[in-house]
Amino acid sequence: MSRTKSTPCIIVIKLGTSSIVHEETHQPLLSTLSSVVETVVHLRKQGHKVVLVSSGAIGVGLRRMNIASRPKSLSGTQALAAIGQGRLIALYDELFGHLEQPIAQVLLTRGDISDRTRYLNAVNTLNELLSMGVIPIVNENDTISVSEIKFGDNDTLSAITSSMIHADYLFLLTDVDGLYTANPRKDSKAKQIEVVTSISAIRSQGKFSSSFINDSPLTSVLVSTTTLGSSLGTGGMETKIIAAEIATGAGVTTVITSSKRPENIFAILEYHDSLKGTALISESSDEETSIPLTRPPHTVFMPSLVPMRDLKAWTSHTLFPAGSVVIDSGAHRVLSRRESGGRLLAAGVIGVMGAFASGQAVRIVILASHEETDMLSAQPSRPASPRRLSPNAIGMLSRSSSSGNLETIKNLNVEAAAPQFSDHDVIEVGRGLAMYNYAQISKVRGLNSSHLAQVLGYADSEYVVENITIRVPPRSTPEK
Ligand SMILES: N[C@@H](CCC(=O)OP(=O)(O)O)C(=O)O
Repeated sequence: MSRTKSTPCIIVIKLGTSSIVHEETHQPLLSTLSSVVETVVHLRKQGHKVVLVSSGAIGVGLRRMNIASRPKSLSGTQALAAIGQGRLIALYDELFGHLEQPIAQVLLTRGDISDRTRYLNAVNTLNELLSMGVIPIVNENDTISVSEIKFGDNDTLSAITSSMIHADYLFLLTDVDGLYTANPRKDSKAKQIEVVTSISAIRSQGKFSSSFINDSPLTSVLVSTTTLGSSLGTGGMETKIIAAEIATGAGVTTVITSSKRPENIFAILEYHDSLKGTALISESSDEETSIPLTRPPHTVFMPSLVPMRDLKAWTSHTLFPAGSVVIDSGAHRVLSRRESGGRLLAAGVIGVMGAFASGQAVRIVILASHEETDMLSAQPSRPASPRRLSPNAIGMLSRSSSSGNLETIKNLNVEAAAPQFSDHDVIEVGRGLAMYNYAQISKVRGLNSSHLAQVLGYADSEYVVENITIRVPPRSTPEK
């Protein structure tokens, strides 16, 4: 096992179901788990702080009850997760115990951390565990998770966890060693994508277009998202890319690599340290070594140079949006500039959708003609493409972190939307925190902020929505 030393940092490692239990027998994959445990303990010894996000509760529960496949019912799945989670954590405790490494179980739902105080409590607990030298093992609290409060998949949970603790790295360990141009199991010409510098992706029929640098010029390629996903887990390559989008947006370098060789994490850290020009110290000697090294197989997603502030990241990825605020194209342009501070004036509001209270998260949406929607979808620099949703799917959007969701306006209750927009699409372009409730914002839409106090009887803020993150910029505005 290569164990050269890299700069101490905070690392989140996510292990999916397919790396924890056998897909058919559901027996625990002990050799993989042991290697992961050994790797984590050695990382700790090198001075890194490590959080493990582990799936597997349902898989272990299936094995315990001798049930062949994941039940269809929610309560059946929740019961199996309750059975499996205890055994899973007991197994980790046993394996880590042999190396005298204390662990802690942290079970979260989106509902838990959508309250700011509880979110900060979870952050404090994780940080306290890390400073005590403990390995927190995080999973979704499946037993009480229903769709409204679910992360949905542990890729997303691991990205949110890494954003919560301001991790340096998120490692998504899985059954392939990176992102490929095609399914490497089916296509011998499939090439690994080494570096993703911007997740400006167009999802269509299982393909993902991404701008990336593979040593040289910026190129655009089609990337296969169909290489992953087991019958037990809920994730796949798409959820990994969504997770990478969340984590890199929060400043976390995100890596996809194989769970069969977790020890590659040492070489990957060392490799990226060397690119940053950090001196490396070999474990066996005190001599400084120069540039490595062969590149271990992995795909790295480079972090945003301007990471989202904690409050913005929390608003954008953790909260369940209670409704939507429809803005005009001028406001969309202004909000896409960093100088806007992510604050929306009433003058830029066309209308509201759904009922929300002040302090709740809202979607920021624009209205676009079908033609404009198509152009926006084809925009190469935008972070995610609009997706058409079923009429009632709008309430489910927070399960996915991807913005750019799309709906035909006639299917929605768009209060205050003018009739000329009746054949327009509604596109989610960002999220923010409402400063007033839906009725108040509807009343002051289009007004100058100096009128707020007069119309509402008070004006706590001159802005109607704050902490806005725009993830789909207008077509002609270059990304900043
Ligand atoms: N929380 C669930 C796993 C959900 C999940 O995302 O699984 P996976 O796609 O294998 O990472 C469990 O422990 O079984």
